[in-house]
Amino acid sequence: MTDLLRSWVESANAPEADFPLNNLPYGVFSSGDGTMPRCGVAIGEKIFDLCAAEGDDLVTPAGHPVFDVPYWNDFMELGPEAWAELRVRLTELLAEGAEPLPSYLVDQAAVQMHMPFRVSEYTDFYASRNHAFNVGSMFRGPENALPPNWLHIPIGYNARASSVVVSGTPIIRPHGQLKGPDDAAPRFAASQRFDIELEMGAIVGQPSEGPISVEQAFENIFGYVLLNDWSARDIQAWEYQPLGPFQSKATATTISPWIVTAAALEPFRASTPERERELLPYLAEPAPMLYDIALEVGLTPKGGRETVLSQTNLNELYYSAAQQLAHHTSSGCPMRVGDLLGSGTISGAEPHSRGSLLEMSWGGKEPVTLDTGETRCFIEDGDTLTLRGGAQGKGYRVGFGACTGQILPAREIGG
Ligand SMILES: O=C(O)/C=C/C(=O)CC(=O)CC(=O)O
Ligand SMILES: [Ca+2]
Ligand SMILES: [Mg+2]
Repeated sequence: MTDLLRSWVESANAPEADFPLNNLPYGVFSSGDGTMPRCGVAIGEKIFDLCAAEGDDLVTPAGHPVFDVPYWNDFMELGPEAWAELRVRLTELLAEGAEPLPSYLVDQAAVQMHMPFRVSEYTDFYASRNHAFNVGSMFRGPENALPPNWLHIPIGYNARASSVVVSGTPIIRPHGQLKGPDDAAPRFAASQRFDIELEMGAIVGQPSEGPISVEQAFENIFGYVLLNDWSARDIQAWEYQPLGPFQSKATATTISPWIVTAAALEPFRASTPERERELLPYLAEPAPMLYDIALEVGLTPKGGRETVLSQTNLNELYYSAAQQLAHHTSSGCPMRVGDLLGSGTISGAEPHSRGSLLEMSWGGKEPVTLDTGETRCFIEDGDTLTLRGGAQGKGYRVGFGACTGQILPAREIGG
């Protein structure tokens, strides 16, 4: 494992910093001085303004500008060679010993972050065995918990690209059709069982036509973001058979603002667990393609302080994003630059490592106690939910920043 790479940006050298020189995650920001949202790279507590740097020919990944736009799609289009070259160039420019370039730095605390890429499509998977078993037990009983296909197929559903929002966007509690098991008829009302899902989002950086191998899929993934797939459990339980989740997961999905590249995560590669059933050859992994990334969920009641509800690790997943992407293309489904793949909720085996409140409170039967003494089964209005994650290196960490959202009361529905 590599050591901390030191930078002339002092805040990047702190051992607890999310964004040391080893990381170099990509985002889109605006600085509120009338300038347009543009591309930047996080370094310590600063952002290196890539649009300005490109304007002065300090970085020139293409023959035309690609950083003066509010998304990373144009840069992703350039392909893996350009991705690697930019990383080398930025490492050189920002390293300790290089000539400091303070005029290109902006304080992260002073900017607004935007969606880092245009989401062309969004698919959500179901790759954590503990989560699938827990949810299946509650929805269908423990004997039918894990669907018969689960150990053979990375199951997913086509979700809504239009619903993906950046961290910090307020989330309005949804309305929907609700029908409890003992209700005679459904009613239309605000969800009473609104929930989070702790997930990792993988961003496809190269297009494909027709089936691709797991190895090729791994190469096509540009980077990763934390992803919270907000889920209305009462809507979900009534609507999901036989076609799967629909309105229960269409309100919003929040992603963290910084794309942590696959290159930055390279030292932290980890294997998927032992297979209980041998996978068909098209899904076999030629090398470790998961990552060792610690993850946590915090809940802050309005005006209160945060309680960490859960801690787990990405390496809990049964299928990697590369396996999911290869499977996604198996029918011939074309993939585009900016395709977003949600990993599925990540839950460990222990109660304190579960990735949703549905599991933490076991369907609302076992309330979770916050540090303030209040309890929660599901999210209440005014609560802020925050996901965090990072890979631990020797004296540094490759962090994701925060993925956060506050829940606002449901809209008034007239009539
Ligand atoms: O019907 C079920 O067993 C549950 C389905 C989901 O909750 C879909 C989903 O979003 C999966 C995930 O995030 O792991
Ligand atoms: Ca999900
Ligand atoms: Mg969603």
